[in-house]
Amino acid sequence: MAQRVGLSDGGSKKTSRVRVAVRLRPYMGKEDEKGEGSCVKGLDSQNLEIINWRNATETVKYHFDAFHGEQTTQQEVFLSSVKPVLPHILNGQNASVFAYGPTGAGKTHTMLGSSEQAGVIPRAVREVFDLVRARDEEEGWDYSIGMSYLEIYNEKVLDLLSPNSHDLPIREDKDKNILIPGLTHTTISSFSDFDKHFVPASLNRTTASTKLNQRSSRSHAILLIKVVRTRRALPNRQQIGKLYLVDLAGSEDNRRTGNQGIRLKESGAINLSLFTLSKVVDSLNSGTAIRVPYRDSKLTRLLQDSLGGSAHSVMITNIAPEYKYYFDTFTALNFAAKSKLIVNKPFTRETVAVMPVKRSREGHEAGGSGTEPHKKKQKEDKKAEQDGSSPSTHLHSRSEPSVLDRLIALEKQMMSCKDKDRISMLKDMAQYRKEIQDLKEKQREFENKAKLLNRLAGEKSGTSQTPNFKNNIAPLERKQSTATKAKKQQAVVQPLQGQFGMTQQVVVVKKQSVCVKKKESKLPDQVEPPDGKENMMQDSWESQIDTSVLEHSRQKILQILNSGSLKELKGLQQIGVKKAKLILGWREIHGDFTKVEDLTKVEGMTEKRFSTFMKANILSNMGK
Ligand SMILES: Nc1ncnc2c1ncn2[C@@H]1O[C@H](COP(=O)(O)OP(=O)(O)OP(=O)(O)O)[C@@H](O)[C@H]1O
Repeated sequence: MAQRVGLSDGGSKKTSRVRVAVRLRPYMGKEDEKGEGSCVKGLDSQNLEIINWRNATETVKYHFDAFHGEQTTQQEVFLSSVKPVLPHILNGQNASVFAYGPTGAGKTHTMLGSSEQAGVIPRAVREVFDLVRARDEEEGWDYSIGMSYLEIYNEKVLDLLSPNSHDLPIREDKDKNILIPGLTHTTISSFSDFDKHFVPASLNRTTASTKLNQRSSRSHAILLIKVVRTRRALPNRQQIGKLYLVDLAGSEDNRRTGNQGIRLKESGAINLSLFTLSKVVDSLNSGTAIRVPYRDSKLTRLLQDSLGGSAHSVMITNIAPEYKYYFDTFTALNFAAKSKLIVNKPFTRETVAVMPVKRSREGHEAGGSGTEPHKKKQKEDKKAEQDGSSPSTHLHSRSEPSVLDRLIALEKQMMSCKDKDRISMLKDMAQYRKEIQDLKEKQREFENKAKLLNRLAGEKSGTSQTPNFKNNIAPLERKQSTATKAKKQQAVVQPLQGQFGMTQQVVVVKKQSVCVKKKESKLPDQVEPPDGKENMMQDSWESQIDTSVLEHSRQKILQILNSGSLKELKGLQQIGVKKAKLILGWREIHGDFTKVEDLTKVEGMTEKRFSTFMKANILSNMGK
């Protein structure tokens, strides 16, 4: 029976982490319609810088294991980033090389290349054959090399060597080896033998044209090269080393790809799995996660034994220099910077064959689908899905922010966190969550008080729906105006989109409902604006609202400014996607806003805009 053993030979107890290389694609004029030039610059063989999106006079610098600039050749990328991990697979260990990055940034070029510029895949396979040939005959081991090739398309595992196959299951044996029952596994005897199978299979990969890339990969392509070495002397000890060569589909922003229909659906699946990959990396990096969410996507499930586990992993992050890729590049770099922290613990997989080993030229991945343990596993998977413990049920929840939003949120965390600060960051987060919880409690208290006051006021005046304004007079009634000028200023204030967790029915409040009309205001506590300026108007309308309600609203806005995701920020009145991103950027650099007025420090947020923003949001909040 197969058994998992610790490092016995061919390895040491030291841990190995994911090596992260970044490769910058050459600048392409046709990708830069506005002629803006490049926004990324290599500094040396490990460092690069990118223009800061918030302030173009600043740059953000990144340090990686390797940086491959625009002039780097395919051979140089292979020698520096890939070749060093390959010997491990001859010793029964796993290795993986995967290309990550935005659509059109050069992943396929890096992994596959062209006939003139062969990429990592052909070079690595050739090298594996060379390594096996170079092994000393006297060593006493026989080697056999086999290949499988699959793609994950729309969360389906499809066999590229047998294109008519259907979605294949992913299983894990008791030794934590990932298996795909039914996947074609072909023994290959030479590089040309490999080529014979690989080239036609590559044509089966799903690609399509998007706005960003004429021939965009719509799936994650995973080539598995398996090296089995068998001891000649009885009892025929056997070690299996696996090499995964992965060309990931591009991370993409559908607003730019112009994806619709089927492309949009594909894109959803791509982004979901890349997002899960990011979560897995995040979880591994934190070092405290009880459960790494490998099962949340097929991609991470498959890469399970090459990420954070036993494998020697290399991630090549491909980026493009043109401005139109800026945010994708920024996100990819932050993801890559995070991945550098993963620590893998290599071990040698070894099996002892009870019977002399038979080797076939063509076969299937071990672990057929009908065996008892697999049935049991299937049941467990099903149960997890039913009782909601399956992560996939969470991922499809409609209340989840979009993938892009969450990536940006993750970025933000990583940007503000150095390795050594990770634990304290986690503590801060726990504390932070508690504070949010306390605020929510307070909010509920306020709501109850407000309801009570309104009910009392209603009992006195005969109405019951009056909001909690000073003097208990509904502004809707006292501020109604027919003046032309006032009408011009009228704006529909949309209620916040669930930002404050209110459960009451949402109502639309018209600005004029509570807007103070200069001349008509007769209330004693109302400050009349001397010249009608916006900021003076602000004082005036604010003065009509109960200070506790006002303060409560301001706190809520502050809370969203400090902890809201992109989507939540966009839910604020007067905040579009651009402004929301600027707020996120400000937070990344300066930390929390100490008071709502700090918002004026964000680019483009003038005093006047801030005033309008506050009014709209406070009124909207009250309208709920
Ligand atoms: N280092 C490079 N040198 C020269 N050309 C490159 C380089 N990297 C990428 N290219 C070219 O850029 C274009 C896009 O590259 P590629 O198709 O590899 O991107 P991709 O990241 O795989 O995109 P997708 O995710 O959409 O599949 C191709 O025409 C490719 O030949």
